[in-house]
Amino acid sequence: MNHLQISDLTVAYRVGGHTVPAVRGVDLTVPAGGKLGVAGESGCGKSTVALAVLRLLPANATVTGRVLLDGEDVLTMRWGRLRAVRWAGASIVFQGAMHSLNAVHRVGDQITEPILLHGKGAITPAVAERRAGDLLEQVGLPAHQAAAYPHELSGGQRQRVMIAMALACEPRLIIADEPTTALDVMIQAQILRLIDGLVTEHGIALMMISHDLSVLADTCDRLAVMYAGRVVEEGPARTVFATAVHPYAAALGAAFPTVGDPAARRAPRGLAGDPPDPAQLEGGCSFCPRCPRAVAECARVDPALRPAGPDRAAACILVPPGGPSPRSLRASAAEVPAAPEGRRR
Ligand SMILES: Nc1ncnc2c1ncn2[C@@H]1O[C@H](COP(=O)(O)OP(=O)(O)OP(=O)(O)O)[C@@H](O)[C@H]1O
Repeated sequence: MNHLQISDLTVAYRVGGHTVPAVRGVDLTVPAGGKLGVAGESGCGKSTVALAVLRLLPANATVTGRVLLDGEDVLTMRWGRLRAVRWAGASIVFQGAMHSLNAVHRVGDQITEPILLHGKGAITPAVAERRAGDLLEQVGLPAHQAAAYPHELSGGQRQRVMIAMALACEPRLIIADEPTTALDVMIQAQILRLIDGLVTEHGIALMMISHDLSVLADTCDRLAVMYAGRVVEEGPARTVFATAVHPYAAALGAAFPTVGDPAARRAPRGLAGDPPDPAQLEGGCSFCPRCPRAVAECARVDPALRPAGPDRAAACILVPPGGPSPRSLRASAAEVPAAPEGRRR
């Protein structure tokens, strides 16, 4: 059964007299215990999708579509139910834990609070405190650090506390939105391994958001690549990373060093140009102005996501329905244009 099923999700923000179409008809699925990576450059709508899943969007957002969590539509459920679902159905780990933790409360109290409010069964304060200690140990912190205030912890330790909070009510889905952005490289790897290990151990479904395709390919089973508010390619994570069929997904993959097979190693290459301003989208494929393979028709046709092989989908008129041949995939990998100096991501 699918734990999360997002269908035709559209989110537009009102800014002044304008509308910013941040997410445009997105379909995504995370099966129970599955791991979906959502990738794309800054501004493509990844966080907006995450916030929509828990109905945490700001007041200037208008949402349409369906977000089913265990078959219940989050977008239409009553507030009382939504509060319970936000902890026990799905919880979220944001980037930058310092902004998400309350500076004036001890971290232990911040973990026990949701356990007392939404935990399963009859929970006394003593039980909640013990559970908070257990959770801190699960994320690699000593239980006595429950007494610490956020400013007494390092960035990595604070992010571990956020993960403990996300686990507090035994959710069936964790959304990790760029969970390592503010951390140094060594700590990033530890936190990613921690999240991966915990969701695997507890059978929790994961939706991990990152601009880094290589991290997602390492952690997730499936990968969705977004561009200008749309999913442009979706499929098995390692396949999409290694041999993307959509020119944008291929370019994004080429912007990172390859992992694994030394024979397949290549130097990372940047992608020229910038994503479009969502408020200024024109007709045709939104990647067309940056696409090395664009033909005249691309400026006119805005392609829908369609099958591109047995287990993947892509939104590009140049991708045949059965998927491209291995030969054309190799050729297209060589086409990714280098970004001019100073514009590398
Ligand atoms: N509260 C808001 N009001 C108006 N526009 C917004 C708001 N939040 C996001 N946007 C716009 O919506 C679009 C998508 O933003 P979003 O944050 O979802 O992208 P993202 O892919 O998560 O980017 P990043 O990786 O930088 O977080 C962007 O154009 C952004 O400027």
